Amino acid sequence: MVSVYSVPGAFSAQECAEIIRKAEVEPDSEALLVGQTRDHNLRRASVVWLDDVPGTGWVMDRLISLVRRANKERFGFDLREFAESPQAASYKAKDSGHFAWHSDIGDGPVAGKRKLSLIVQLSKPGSYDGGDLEIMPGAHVVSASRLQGSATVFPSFLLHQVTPVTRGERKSLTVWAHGPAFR
Ligand SMILES: O=C(O)CCC(=O)C(=O)O
Ligand SMILES: [Fe+2]
Repeated sequence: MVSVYSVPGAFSAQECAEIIRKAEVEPDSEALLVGQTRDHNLRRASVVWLDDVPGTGWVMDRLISLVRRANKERFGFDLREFAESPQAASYKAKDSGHFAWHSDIGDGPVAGKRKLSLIVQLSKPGSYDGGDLEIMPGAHVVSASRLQGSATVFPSFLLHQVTPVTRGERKSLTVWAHGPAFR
């Protein structure tokens, strides 16, 4: 599907393990939704903001080059900045971790400028069941690759979800690129 761009092996297994290890040292917070409300029916996950984690500058550099490449090859959006910290999220089977259908474009001054969303699979596919990232570019659903280190890029207005994790734990890394609102 043209509106979902994927990069297999955007991060190596070792790099995913290092991101997980570094993010685990930071205290995590309960994930808030766009608009900073809590609704467990919509989302259950814990998150760490990568900007708070020392020694992860190389991760941001990689994310920026991945977004640039996706935008050049596929989207051609007017992107101006990365106005938010990347977010490492963890969805656990014991908490019924999930994120129901949503768009990433929010009402706030920052979330309202999101144009591209990029999500990296940090966990090995065999370490959890469920937890599929699904995107709806049209009248059908596209499942993102579950392979560790793969990156999936799509316009932030597209509906997407993470199905409930039923075994183990799924970790992901999300970043958004911002620019003038679509019109
Ligand atoms: O963890 C994921 O795969 C999706 C995260 C997401 O959709 C978000 O943070 O807006
Ligand atoms: Fe999202």
